[in-house]
Amino acid sequence: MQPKRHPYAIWLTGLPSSGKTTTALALAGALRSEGIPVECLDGDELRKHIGGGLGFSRGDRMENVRRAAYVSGLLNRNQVTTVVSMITPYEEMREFLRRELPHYIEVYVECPLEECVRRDVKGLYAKAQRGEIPAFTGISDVYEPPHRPDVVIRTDRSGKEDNVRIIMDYIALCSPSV
Ligand SMILES: Nc1ncnc2c1ncn2[C@@H]1O[C@H](COP(=O)(O)OS(=O)(=O)O)[C@@H](OP(=O)(O)O)[C@H]1O
Ligand SMILES: Nc1ncnc2c1ncn2[C@@H]1O[C@H](COP(=O)(O)OP(=O)(O)O)[C@@H](O)[C@H]1O
Repeated sequence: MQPKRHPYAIWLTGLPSSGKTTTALALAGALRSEGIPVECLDGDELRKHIGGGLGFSRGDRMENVRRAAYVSGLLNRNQVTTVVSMITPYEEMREFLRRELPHYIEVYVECPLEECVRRDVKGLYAKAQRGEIPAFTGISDVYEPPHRPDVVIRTDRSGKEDNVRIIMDYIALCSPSV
């Protein structure tokens, strides 16, 4: 019999272009291949569908994360593990998540700002540096590094598959065997 696992909320936090989405998709694939029901909740997608009226002020980001936590909680309650990829830039948000979500796993997707700027997947760092996007995380808005992440991955130093393995190993450690 397979060991019983909790439905986790695996929350990937990090700078834009740090590798949250890339890692989340690979992680979800690895979880599915072990027969674990999983949904990905990505910041961009959530903003498109349930982010009505929200921008990038501190209050709006807090509300954005609160909405994502609500959706994650509904899924978790129904035995679906969630892999959430959102910048989640403030420690206050992450403290909220730890209180709110029973099986919250915080993954710090760490990558030096210079490397994120070099990657600039959506061209937004360049725009922010030209002053065309106000309050852009890493340039004109703060990213507070997590105080007590459960897992840290370095996407400039290790590849996607190795990082997925690190996270999977942590989940296996947390999972009670029955
Ligand atoms: N001002 C500003 N600051 C930061 N990010 C910005 C901004 N404007 C647009 N974007 C793009 O929005 C994407 C989703 O952000 P999130 O919802 O994850 O942000 S937050 O958690 O609410 O802070 C985020 O996606 P990722 O690059 O995948 O992190 C950004 O590309
Ligand atoms: N080890 C790695 N893990 C994740 N992404 C990586 C890695 N090495 C290079 N990359 C690249 O970095 C970029 C990260 O983009 P993305 O996953 O969209 O970041 P975010 O969701 O944090 O904005 C992608 O182009 C990806 O191919």
